[in-house]
Amino acid sequence: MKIYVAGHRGMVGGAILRRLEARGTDTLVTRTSAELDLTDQAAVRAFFREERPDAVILAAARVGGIQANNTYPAQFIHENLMIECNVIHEAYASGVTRLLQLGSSCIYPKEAPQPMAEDALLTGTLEPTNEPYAIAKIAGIKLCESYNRQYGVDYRSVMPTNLYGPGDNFHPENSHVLPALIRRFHEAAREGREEVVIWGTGTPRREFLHVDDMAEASLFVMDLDQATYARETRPMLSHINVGTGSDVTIRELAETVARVTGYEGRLSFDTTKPDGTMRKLMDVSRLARLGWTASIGLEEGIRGTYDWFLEQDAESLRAK
Ligand SMILES: NC(=O)C1=CN([C@@H]2O[C@H](COP(=O)(O)OP(=O)(O)OC[C@H]3O[C@@H](n4cnc5c(N)ncnc54)[C@H](OP(=O)(O)O)[C@@H]3O)[C@@H](O)[C@H]2O)C=CC1
Ligand SMILES: C[C@H]1O[C@H](OP(=O)(O)OP(=O)(O)OC[C@H]2O[C@@H](n3cnc4c(=O)[nH]c(N)nc43)[C@H](O)[C@@H]2O)[C@@H](O)[C@@H](O)C1=O
Repeated sequence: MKIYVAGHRGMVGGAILRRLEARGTDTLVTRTSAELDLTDQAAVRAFFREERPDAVILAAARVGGIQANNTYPAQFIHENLMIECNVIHEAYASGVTRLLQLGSSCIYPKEAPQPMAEDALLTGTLEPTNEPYAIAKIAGIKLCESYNRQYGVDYRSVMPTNLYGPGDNFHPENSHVLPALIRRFHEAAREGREEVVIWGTGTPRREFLHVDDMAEASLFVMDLDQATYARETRPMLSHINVGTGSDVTIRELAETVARVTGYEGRLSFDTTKPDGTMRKLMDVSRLARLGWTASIGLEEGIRGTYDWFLEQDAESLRAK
C-alpha cells in the first residue's frame, strides 16, 4: 500500500513512521508543513491528486499543553478544523478508502464518569481550557463517521490519552506536563536549585501512554478487518480509546521525574496556574477486547525519554 503519514516529524507521526519503516511492506509518503500546509485546501487537493495514496494516517495537528490551549484558542480550533476538513475530504475525493485519524481524550466531558468509555462523547460540558481544541477533535470523529455512512469509506479514529516519549516538545510554557517537568527538573538538578515549581495544585490525575505504544496501537487499529472495527464502533462507526487504563496525580508524576533526573530539592505548587480537568482516565476495554494493551511502564518510559532528551542538543529542542 501507499500510505501518506501526515505529521511525520511530530512525536506521534514520527513513531508511526519508524514502525512502518521497520515493517517495510508499504510505500510511505511524507511532507513537512513547509512543503505542504494542510490548512491550505488547494494545496492539499493538488497533493492528493498527484500522490494518490491508498491510505492516510492523520497525525498532523496544532498540539500543545494546557497553557498553549488557553493562550492560542483561535489557532487550536481553526488550524485543527482546517487540517481535518482538508485531509479527510481531499482523501475521499481522490479515492482513499482507508484513513486513521488521531483525536484526544479531551473530547470527553469534564465531569464524565471515570474511566471514560467511548459512549461518554457529547454527554456533557467540555473542560474550558481546551474546549476549542476538543471541538475540533470531535469534528474529526464526526467527519469520519459521516464519510463512512454516506460514502461507504473506512475512516477510523483513535482517541489517545496524554502521550509522551522521544520527539516530544520540551518548550517550557507550551508543552505538555511531562516534557515540561523533565526539562525543569533536569535544569534544577544540574544547577543545584532547591525548589522546582509545578503548575496547579498537583492533585489532578493524568494517564500517560508512551508514544511507541501509541504507534503500535494505531497500526493495530488500522489493520483490524473492517467487520471487526464496524462491530466494535457501531452504530456510528465511531472511535476507539487508547491508553494504559491507570493514572497518577501530577504530584506523583513530579516525584517520579525528580527521581529519574536526580533532583533532590523541594516541590512547590503554583496554584495561580490552571489544573484543567481533575481526572480523565480512559476506559480501554474496547481495545483490550480486540487484543491490544500497552506494554511500556511509566517510570521505564520516562527514563527512556530522559535518555533521549539528554542526547538532543539545545538547538534542536528549541526548534521544536
Ligand atoms: N502529544 C500528546 O500528548 C497527544 C497528542 N494527541 C494527538 O496526536 C496527534 C499528534 O500529536 P503530536 O505528535 O504530539 O504533535 P506534534 O506537535 O509533535 O506534531 C504535530 C505535527 O503536525 C504537523 N503540522 C502541524 N500543523 C500543520 C500544518 N498546518 N500543515 C502540515 N503539517 C502540520 C507538524 O509538522 P512539521 O513538523 O512539518 O511542522 C508536526 O510535525 C495530534 O492529532 C494530537 O492531537 C492526542 C492526545 C495526546
Ligand atoms: C493531551 C492533552 O493536553 C492538554 O490537557 P492537559 O491534560 O491538561 O495537559 P497538560 O499536560 O498541559 O497538563 C496536565 C496537568 O499538569 C499540570 N502541570 C503541572 N506543571 C505543568 C507544566 O509545567 N506544564 C504543563 N503543561 N502542565 C503542568 C497542569 O496544570 C495540568 O493539571 C490539552 O492540550 C488537551 O487538549 C489534551 O489533549
